[in-house]
Amino acid sequence: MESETVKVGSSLVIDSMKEVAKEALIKVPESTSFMPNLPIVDLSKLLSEEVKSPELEKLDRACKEWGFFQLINHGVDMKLVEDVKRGAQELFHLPIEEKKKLWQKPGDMEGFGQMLGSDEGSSNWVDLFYILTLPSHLRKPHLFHNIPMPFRKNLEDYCIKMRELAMNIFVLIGKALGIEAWDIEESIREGGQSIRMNYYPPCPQPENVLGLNAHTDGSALTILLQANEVDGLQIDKHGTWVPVKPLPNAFIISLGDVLEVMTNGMYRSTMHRAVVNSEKERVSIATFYGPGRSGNIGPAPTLVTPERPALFKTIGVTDFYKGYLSPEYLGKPKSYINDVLRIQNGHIEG
Ligand SMILES: O=C(O)CCC(=O)C(=O)O
Ligand SMILES: [Fe+2]
Repeated sequence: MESETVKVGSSLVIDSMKEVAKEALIKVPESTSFMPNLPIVDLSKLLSEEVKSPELEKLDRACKEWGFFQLINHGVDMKLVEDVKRGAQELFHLPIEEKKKLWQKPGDMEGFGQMLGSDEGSSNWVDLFYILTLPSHLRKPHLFHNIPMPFRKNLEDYCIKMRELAMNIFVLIGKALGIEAWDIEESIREGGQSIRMNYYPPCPQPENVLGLNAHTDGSALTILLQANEVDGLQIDKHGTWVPVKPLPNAFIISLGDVLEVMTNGMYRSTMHRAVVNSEKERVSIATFYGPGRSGNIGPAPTLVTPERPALFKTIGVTDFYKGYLSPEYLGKPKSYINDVLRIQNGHIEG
């Protein structure tokens, strides 16, 4: 049972013709000139403002309308970020003998490998390196210790910074929702963090494949970092794939399915995907945050009121991921939270 919280990241991109067909209904824009832009939220402003402020309203709107935003002035040392970006790129170019030391073991999702389910004919055009990073006692020594220095050290520092950043965002999300005691903060502090580095090789026919199929993240929160200059992330905005142009020095924040449940549907996870490039490789780094294994996932009690009854059932974290990752729901965005956890008679539309 030890890896329940670690699976958050790699579970969601499994091919399924049903989903491919659904995805085909989302338009690809012919021109991006009239595209709405992903909201930009300034963390330094949020942290310096006392009460309900314009920036906090921006965060609230971004969470409600997009489930995604770019975060600027986040305070994370850019030298560290650059080192991590470079380290991730180099990791995928290690000699094969070195890579083998970091290979996935049978039945395990950690290490270098393919997306779960890809042996069943997935079209995901991506190699990944997936690793549980926190809590540190659950790290796999054979993986961590074989990450070359100085990347290992940088990654270690990065994990801590990402936890700090995630905690700040959770507190601010609580503030944006107007609740005093943000009950999820505690469970998240003890939570599970995992990192997935995605390597998308150049693809001669980029229109025929996807780097990552449309999915929502199974985390509470994901902090995304584009590691080189090549774009490819697209977000589903009311049926249109909106391409994301990351600002320099920004993180892209994605709200996951767990947060949708915890906020009682006030905020939502959003489908996204990654497209590939015909000439250039692309590397991205996703840091996933989920609750600790011993806790529960359910609507925060302060967000359940007579006017807004619980939209979702509460369930233990271990059971959540067991269900979430079962073949029935895997690769079908939001199907687990909607088909299993959603309370059918709640009178508020989800
Ligand atoms: O490569 C990207 O930009 C998206 C990655 C992603 O969505 C994920 O790893 O869950
Ligand atoms: Fe994702």
